[in-house]
Amino acid sequence: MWVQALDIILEKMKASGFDFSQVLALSGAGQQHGSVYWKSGASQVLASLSPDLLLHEQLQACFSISDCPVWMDSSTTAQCRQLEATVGGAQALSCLTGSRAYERFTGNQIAKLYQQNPEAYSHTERISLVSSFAASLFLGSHSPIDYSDGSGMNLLRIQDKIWSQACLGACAPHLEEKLGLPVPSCSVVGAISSYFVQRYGFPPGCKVVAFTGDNPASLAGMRLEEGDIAVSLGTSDTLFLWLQEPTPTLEGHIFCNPVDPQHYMALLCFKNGSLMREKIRDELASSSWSEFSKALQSTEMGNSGNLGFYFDVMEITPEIIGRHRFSAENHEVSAFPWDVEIRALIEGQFMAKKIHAEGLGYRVMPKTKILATGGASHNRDILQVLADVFGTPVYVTDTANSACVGSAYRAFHGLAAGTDVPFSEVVKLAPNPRLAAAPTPGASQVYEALLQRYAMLEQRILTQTRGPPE
Ligand SMILES: Nc1ncnc2c1ncn2[C@@H]1O[C@H](COP(=O)(O)OP(=O)(O)O)[C@@H](O)[C@H]1O
Ligand SMILES: O=C(CO)[C@@H](O)[C@H](O)COP(=O)(O)O
Repeated sequence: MWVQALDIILEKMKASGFDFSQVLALSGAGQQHGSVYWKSGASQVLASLSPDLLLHEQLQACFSISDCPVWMDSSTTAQCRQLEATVGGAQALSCLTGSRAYERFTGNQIAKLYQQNPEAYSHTERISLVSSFAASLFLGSHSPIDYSDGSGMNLLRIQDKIWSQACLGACAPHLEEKLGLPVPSCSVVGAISSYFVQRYGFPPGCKVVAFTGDNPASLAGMRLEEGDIAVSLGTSDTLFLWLQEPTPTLEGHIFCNPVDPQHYMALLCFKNGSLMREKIRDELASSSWSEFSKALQSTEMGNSGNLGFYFDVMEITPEIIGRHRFSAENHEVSAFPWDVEIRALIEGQFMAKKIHAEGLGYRVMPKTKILATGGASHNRDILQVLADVFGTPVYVTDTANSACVGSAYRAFHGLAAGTDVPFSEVVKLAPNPRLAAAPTPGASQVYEALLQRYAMLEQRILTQTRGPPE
């Protein structure tokens, strides 16, 4: 499906008259953590593709499993506990790799594949992330994994940027040779393969800059500066920050920074993002975003004290499942009027982001701005709630698809000079973000008390579901 998607995009571009000969460098991004298993012999096929055929027609037989694990998979709890036990516990693993063991992280997914399908694993010559997989198609050979997306695997030592032998050994045998050596995110990994030169007319010297994860690419696309917060409202909701010094904890992730090899980024991922908003929209707002917005416009900031938690699938941050609604008196109630429900959903999602970002040590400063991106950042009423809950102005860029823009900037950076010229210098003429929502006067007072209640109720639900903290 992914290979065919690339075929379709390139064929459409060709049909529209796009001049591929002008492309001097390219890069790209893929959803983080997902993995692709190349079968033995795939590299020969990749290196000898016929320009007369589409990629998916030639690569059908190149994969040792046909369904790639993606970031939404949460079936690897047993492998997570094994990995943590091997390296001395969850905090030790976090100090080493930037995160405690998470089910979607690729090392744990690989461990599960090895345990459940050792034959497929042994027939695998190379394991790619979604990002390095896409880069491999353009290169006509296996592309290395970049440090930033590689940090989402529970395998990379984020300080010295090499695979952890202890983690590799805990996941599966011969794993290092199947992963290849990781590279700095701004590396040029090679020139485009002759397939693309002959079929589409790319110039033969067109450089392929290492592909990275969608969130790291978004950080590049938004030209995030230290002190800013990026909030991505895509399929998942994520919140990320630029960091100089990593302080890995038991919640959230530290990744190597995709544009500055000395620095890092912190990330929180919320699984019940747009899909949860869509579900409530379909149930209560006639499947219409404009009806959904009417509910946000007709209800007051703070929702008269009503608070809600909406996690139809097991949430990542924190580990809660189910819908939980509370009245202003903290009594659990079974339903809210439709418009109160919609506000409770959006306010709850943003209060969780603020509380958990503060748990990572983040503090909103007077100069702080939020940069919003992803599909739901088109919705001004949702962004208004974001500005009010954080007490911070929210900015957007001209395209909500910042991962895509970030990939273009990264290609430009690779073309310009790789690591010698700072990324900020290369993109300094890019358009500045625009103000989309400013906090409503009085918002901070309304949310100060509510945030404390939200945190207290979140703890209450956690205690009810998994017992008191140890
Ligand atoms: N006007 C809107 N209001 C709220 N959400 C929206 C709106 N338009 C699109 N979306 C949401 O954006 C999501 C897709 O975001 P996108 O950034 O493209 O996803 P991904 O992170 O998977 O690349 C959809 O699931 C949809 O619910
Ligand atoms: O798991 C994470 C981040 O850790 C997700 O953010 C994935 O990177 C994919 O997200 P979407 O683009 O599908 O929202």
